[in-house]
Amino acid sequence: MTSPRQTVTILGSTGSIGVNTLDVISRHPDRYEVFALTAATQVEALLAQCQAFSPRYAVMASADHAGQLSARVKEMGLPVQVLAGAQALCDVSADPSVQVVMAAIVGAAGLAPTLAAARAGKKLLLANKEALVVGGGLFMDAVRDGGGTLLPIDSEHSAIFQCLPEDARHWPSRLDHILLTSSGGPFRETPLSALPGITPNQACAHPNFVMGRKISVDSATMMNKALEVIEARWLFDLPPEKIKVLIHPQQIIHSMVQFKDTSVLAQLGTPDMRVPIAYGLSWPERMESGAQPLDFSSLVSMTFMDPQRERYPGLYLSWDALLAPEGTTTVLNAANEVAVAAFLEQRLRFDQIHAVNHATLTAVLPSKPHSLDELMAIDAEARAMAEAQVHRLRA
Ligand SMILES: NC(=O)C1=CN([C@@H]2O[C@H](COP(=O)(O)OP(=O)(O)OC[C@H]3O[C@@H](n4cnc5c(N)ncnc54)[C@H](OP(=O)(O)O)[C@@H]3O)[C@@H](O)[C@H]2O)C=CC1
Ligand SMILES: CC(=O)[C@@H](O)[C@H](O)COP(=O)(O)O
Ligand SMILES: [Mn+2]
Repeated sequence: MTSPRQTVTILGSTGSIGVNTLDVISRHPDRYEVFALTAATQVEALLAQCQAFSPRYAVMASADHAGQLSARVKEMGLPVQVLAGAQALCDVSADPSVQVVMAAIVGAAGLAPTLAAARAGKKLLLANKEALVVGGGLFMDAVRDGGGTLLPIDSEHSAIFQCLPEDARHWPSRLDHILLTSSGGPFRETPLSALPGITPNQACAHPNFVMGRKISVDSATMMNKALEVIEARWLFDLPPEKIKVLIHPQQIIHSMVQFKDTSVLAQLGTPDMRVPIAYGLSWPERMESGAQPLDFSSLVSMTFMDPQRERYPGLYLSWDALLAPEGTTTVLNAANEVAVAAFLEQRLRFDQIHAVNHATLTAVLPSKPHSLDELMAIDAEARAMAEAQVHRLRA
């Protein structure tokens, strides 16, 4: 007897992770069927995905975009129900018919539907690192109480997960520390004096991955790695001092674990997000991802270096924020989202992203949040302060 296919909701299906997820799913039509797809602005892209994957639901973040999609769906005679808004995103994440949720909305906007999936006990594939940076302990409580499975999709965290013993109870006694690797971004060798003149398109030209614009800017400042340090703290229940960062420009090693006897395990592969996505979907099994295998004989070199504080000051905010009361990582994430948006809109210089983040962390000093409402209040206060900092720097 063949087993029934797993039903999947993809939050953020029109983005880089969403498109890669659908690519992997299209290779395994016998194993997965799409239950719901969601997007914010790209109506035609979501329409094309509905045609190709026949989901039961398509959700747009706003009523206006949902209206446009609805009209196009009717024109094409597609049997998909179009929904709109924040509650609909949560509904298609928690629906009893859904088994797997890929959380691939960018930013804190993804927190509520990702939490809904966690609370409903889904197999939750987490790409949206900001949701965990914002939610922290409350997010992990929701995963535990929901009784589902949380699997990392971020390439570094998938690598670490693959290197750790399968039984998480053995992690604390065996592990010494983890090493998150980073490309160092497109400005690894750019003179520091040139950083104020960096344009959004230059910042979004990541050396190894084609990604959304927000994460691409984060990679250029290494704030992406700062968020990943915080993400690792929660995913692997590690104290901040056991999380280290190393620049590895080729991104062949996706991260490493050093054990108590100094032995190091690393996960390697070509830089292609379809590998961690396929692993998350098929875990604990393995299946074809579509990625090219590594060709060791043509690998020229693998190099490593420490990240320099003067080039990447934002990276070091992560450890500071983790040592402060828990809502501090919510403040850092909110400030960074505001600063990156301002940079992409050319209202802030590249080198001023750090200034906004640092000033916001200094001004907003939260105490540990005990509910989602308290978290959202911290997020709102930090966003207002960060916007004020953007205005101050422009003046
Ligand atoms: N790209 C990558 O390789 C990696 C990404 N990640 C993480 O995965 C997440 C997604 O990244 P990526 O795919 O690059 O981002 P993209 O910007 O490419 O895609 C974001 C997706 O979220 C949707 N979206 C944006 N804003 C909202 C909103 N307010 N409400 C609902 N939906 C929204 C977008 O819709 P629309 O396009 O229709 O506007 C799009 O589908 C991020 O958290 C990132 O850090 C982690 C590791 C690697
Ligand atoms: C593919 C992925 O997981 C990204 O987070 C990627 O690692 C970005 O690379 P850097 O942030 O190290 O440049
Ligand atoms: Mn990553």
